[in-house]
Amino acid sequence: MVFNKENVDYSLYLVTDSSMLPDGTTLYSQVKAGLENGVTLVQLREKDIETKDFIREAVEVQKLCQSFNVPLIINDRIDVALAIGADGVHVGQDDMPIPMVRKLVGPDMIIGWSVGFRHEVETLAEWGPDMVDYIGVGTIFPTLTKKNPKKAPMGPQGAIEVLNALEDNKAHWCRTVAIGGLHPVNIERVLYQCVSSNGQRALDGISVVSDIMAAPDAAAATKNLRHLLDNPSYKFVNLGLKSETVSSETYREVVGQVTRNRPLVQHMTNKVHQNFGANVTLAVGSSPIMSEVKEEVHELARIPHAALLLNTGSVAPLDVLREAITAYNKEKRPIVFDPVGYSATEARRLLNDTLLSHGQFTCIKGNTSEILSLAKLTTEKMKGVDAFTGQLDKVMVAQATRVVAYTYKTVAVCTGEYDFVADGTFGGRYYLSCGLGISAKDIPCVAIHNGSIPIMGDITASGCSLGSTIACCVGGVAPESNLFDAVVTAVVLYKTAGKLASTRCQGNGSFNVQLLDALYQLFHENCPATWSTSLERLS
Ligand SMILES: Nc1ncnc2c1ncn2[C@@H]1O[C@H](COP(=O)(O)OP(=O)(O)OP(=O)(O)O)[C@@H](O)[C@H]1O
Ligand SMILES: Cc1ncsc1CCO
Ligand SMILES: [Mg+2]
Repeated sequence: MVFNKENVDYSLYLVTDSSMLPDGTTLYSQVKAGLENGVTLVQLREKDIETKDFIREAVEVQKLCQSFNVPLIINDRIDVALAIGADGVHVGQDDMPIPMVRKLVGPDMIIGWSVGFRHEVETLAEWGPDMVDYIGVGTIFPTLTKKNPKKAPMGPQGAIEVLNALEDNKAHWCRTVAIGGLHPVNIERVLYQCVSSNGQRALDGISVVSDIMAAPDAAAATKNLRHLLDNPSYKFVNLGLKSETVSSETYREVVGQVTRNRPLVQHMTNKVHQNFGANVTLAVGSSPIMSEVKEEVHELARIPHAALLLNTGSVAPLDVLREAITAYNKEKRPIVFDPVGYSATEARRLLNDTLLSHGQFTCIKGNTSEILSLAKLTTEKMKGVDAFTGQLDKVMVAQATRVVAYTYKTVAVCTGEYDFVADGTFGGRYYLSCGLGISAKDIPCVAIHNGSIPIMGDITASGCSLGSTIACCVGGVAPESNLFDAVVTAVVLYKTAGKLASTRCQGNGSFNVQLLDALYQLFHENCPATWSTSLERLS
């Protein structure tokens, strides 16, 4: 055995599949191209093959791996691994129990295990450091290589749960590779999002099958994957430089850019909100388009300064919503996500979770019920789309906002008498293995307040329209601007407009009209009448 198990590089783990080789290539030639261009670990996986042929192939691949100083792992066949003296074995949940595998292969061989759930991590932790060396965390996304998947795809949030379980159970020895449906379009996002909540652990690597095995040019494909791992900065949208203080200068700058650039804000939103949202968008100097048409999302996303408001209050078909997320992520244009009624019903939770795992969001905005349940700080069901009505602890709501920002690596907004805005974007940086170092409770968060304005909660879709306003601001600012500043500006101006409107209205009918007028005034005159809205930086 040439390898010290502690020093294995898990960053780019190639799992073979000889059923998908393009014409003119062989398993050997594809693995070789991978090794020449940055694959750090190889797993031989052959499902329908005679033992004699498997051994012959394994010996050939083993020689190849040895010449690159890369460990070879054998899938499932412990006998084959022992027979050829492979560097490790990988087993699934339905294969031989791990303690028996360890007994057979001895202390030095690498053992990998497929893991998808917290309880499996707990078992592994109980066994201690001498059993499992690494886990394949998955399946992350749907994949064609698993014909009959037993588990639903877990998404990045499921992988975060597994990382959290490793931290909670102090399984520090155990390395992790994400597996399942990982491709260049989503790898950066997965690496960026998948950090344990304490900030101490990120994925150690990713595992790919088809991107190399089925590639007509496996060398170029591997180089491309290697590039994503070696340049860990996810430019999902322009993140800009963080300004040290958000001030009325910042607000004026953002408003000036929005009204000059007049962003097109595509709304996929509920029927209740559509008309008011379009008027709010116009009031803040932007152009609304209400469209739920799959065929045009890509074209719209390519328009300079386009932004998407995705509000799940009443919904377009799932495939339309997913295509929209794909389009705006591809064009690196911002998406504001409003998970309306997130915990009202199981169906809503599932729909929102499905969408949240499908892409990267610039901002996630919700009311107190939505944010507390997204942060898993309450299990109480929402009453429809209403905000939480009980007594709320400011510290807890701020923490929930931070957890949501951190988990989804986004700017999170929680509305109410106090609006909280937390920045979990980390400038798009990500790290393999070691995490970000800081946890959710340490990320920047501000509280925005202008006294109690209960009438703001007494008109329908006022939260949804804050979503429109945020989308206008993140869409309208120049590429070098900071998104957190743009979101904070939207929230501050919206609160200011609410305050002005509340002093000018006679009831919730005229409040609607006054809110539009006040927004119009603030954005068009860009000389805010009253900056009584306060912004407090939380420690
Ligand atoms: N008591 C309050 N005092 C001050 N501002 C409030 C108050 N309640 C709500 N707001 C403001 O009203 C807007 C909507 O917040 P709310 O939490 O009611 O959203 P929501 O429940 O998502 O609304 P909807 O679902 O009707 O669109 C936010 O801008 C928020 O700051
Ligand atoms: C009332 C209502 N129902 C679904 S969405 C919506 C708008 C406020 O969220
Ligand atoms: Mg809402």
